[in-house]
Amino acid sequence: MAEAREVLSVQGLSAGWGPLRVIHDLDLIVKAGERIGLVGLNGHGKTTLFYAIAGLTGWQRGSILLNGRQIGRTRSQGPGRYTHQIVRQGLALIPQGDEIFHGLTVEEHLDSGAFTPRAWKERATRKRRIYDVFPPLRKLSNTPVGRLSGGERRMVSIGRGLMAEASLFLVDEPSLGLAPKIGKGVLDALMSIELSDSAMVIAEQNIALLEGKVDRVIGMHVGKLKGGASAALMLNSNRDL
Ligand SMILES: Nc1ncnc2c1ncn2[C@@H]1O[C@H](COP(=O)(O)OP(=O)(O)OP(=O)(O)O)[C@@H](O)[C@H]1O
Repeated sequence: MAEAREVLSVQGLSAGWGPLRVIHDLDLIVKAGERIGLVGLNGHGKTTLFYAIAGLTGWQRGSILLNGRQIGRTRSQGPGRYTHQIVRQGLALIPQGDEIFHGLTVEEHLDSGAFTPRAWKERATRKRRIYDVFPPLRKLSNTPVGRLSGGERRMVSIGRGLMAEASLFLVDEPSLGLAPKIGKGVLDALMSIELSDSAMVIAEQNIALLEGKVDRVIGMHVGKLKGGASAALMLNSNRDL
């Protein structure tokens, strides 16, 4: 069988904010069809890694290939300057929390995620898929998002990201702030998504929600990655400190 293509190839990436260096000379390869868990305690750089890939950190240097095209820039780029291009090249960043407009309905939010001409044309099919992944949203499609529960709002913000025509989905702490049962439901829904030629990296502090469900778990510790089982050990040993 042919080797899966590399959706993301990060080499020698360092990134941070002002004088603060958060990511240290990091390498990461993500292949098509892979679902990867990125675990690490608060403040160890999961969000900063996602932001660096999206070109949103204060500064960064190193190589980042998305679908074989260079999207890494130099220290002087300025945050957000190239993000629109990176998104058009196939990145969907689903940030922490609920970045939603309270007056818009569920359906309007989902539509807003279909911003490329092709995604817009296919928006009805794409919305059906989101409603299959998050069934509670189907009945709420005409409800303003401000009236939804925290768990439903999280489904909307993730659903909007999934509407994009992306090959790499970076999902930042999808269970954060939700009741454990609701958080687990959101994670289970993310696991059920058919990736085919795309890939997904899910950042989570709660390793129990990922273990056995993703293809690989990678640990993040002070801006560096540690692979496989050592990720779980590292987290547990940190908890004991
Ligand atoms: N927008 C920002 N401006 C300045 N510093 C930031 C910014 N975002 C994160 N940092 C700093 O970068 C470091 C790593 O934080 P980061 O959010 O990447 O970690 P994390 O592992 O994702 O943790 P969390 O779960 O809290 O998001 C922290 O010291 C944090 O204060």
